[in-house]
Amino acid sequence: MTKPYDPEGEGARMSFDGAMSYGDYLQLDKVLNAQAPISKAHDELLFIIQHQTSELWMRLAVHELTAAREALQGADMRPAFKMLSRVSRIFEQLNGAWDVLRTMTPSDYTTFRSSLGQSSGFQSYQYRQIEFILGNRNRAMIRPHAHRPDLAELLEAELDRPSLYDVALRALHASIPLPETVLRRDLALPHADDAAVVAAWTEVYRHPEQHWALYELAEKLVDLEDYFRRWRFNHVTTVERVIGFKRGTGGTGGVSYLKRMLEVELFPELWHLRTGL
Ligand code: HEM
Ligand SMILES: N[C@@H](CC(=O)c1ccccc1NC=O)C(=O)O
Repeated sequence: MTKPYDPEGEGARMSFDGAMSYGDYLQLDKVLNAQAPISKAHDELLFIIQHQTSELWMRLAVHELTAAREALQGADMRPAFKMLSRVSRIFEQLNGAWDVLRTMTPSDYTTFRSSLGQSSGFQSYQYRQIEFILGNRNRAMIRPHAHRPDLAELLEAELDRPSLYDVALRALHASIPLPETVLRRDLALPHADDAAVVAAWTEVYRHPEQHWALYELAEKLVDLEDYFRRWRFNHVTTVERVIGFKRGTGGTGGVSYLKRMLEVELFPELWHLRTGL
């Protein structure tokens, strides 16, 4: 008989009296005590954890997107590419997570849906912040946060800043001049599709070797929007599977609202240029 493995013999620390442990560093008491199902339904814990983990990944996405936007304003765009790639991977992670939630049937969900009251993902301020950073801006979406002035202000502040795409267009302008109307748009509104911007991106895609950094930036953005679209599609499909065409707890039409959001184009010219190449 071999002796059972003794971690202490190898030097593993066993006493954490007064020293920072794994759980201390990660504040696991707070994180793992933040799941409080309000019904007796078996699946409510899945529902809570699915949303809490999504919010954690969204927190990282906001962090990366904010830093990427700043990096794109500097002389060297390359550090931003790494951050944008990471955000795409975060969305891939969120997309994979739907497979777990899909194990919840309509029969399971109806056992606790009424406990949710009028709460809904529609009121996720981090999701709205991501949409605003990316450029899908609509001041009306701040209204559900009026009862939390700190969050309403955070979102309002985002509408005063250029979006990630605005910053990308300014970088494009440094090589291929764009109209003033594009560069001086009302930041609180979504960017409107513009023929001169399509022409400028077309130039980049026709001569990638001359505009390599812009070409790479464009593809990073397309990648990000691609993954984001998949998130929207997975969401609406899961919703239809679980609640059919019922109205949402947030008060929208439910699937009809989410289908409308599938039409959003974050970086329209990057998609439109492809037809003309
Ligand atoms: C069974 C699972 C789910 C159902 C039935 C569901 C249902 C809905 C519905 C009906 C809406 C429209 C707003 C309303 O409530 O009226 C909505 C919006 C939303 N949900 Fe979910 N959802 C589910 C899971 C999730 C998950 C896992 C997340 C991840 C955080 C999420 C995040 C969101 C967000 C961010 C919105 C706002 C979308 C937008 O404004 O474009 N949902 N959901
Ligand atoms: N809107 C969902 C409820 C819902 O999914 C939800 C409720 C509370 C917290 C997050 C949620 N997730 C996404 O909307 C519904 O209508 O059933």
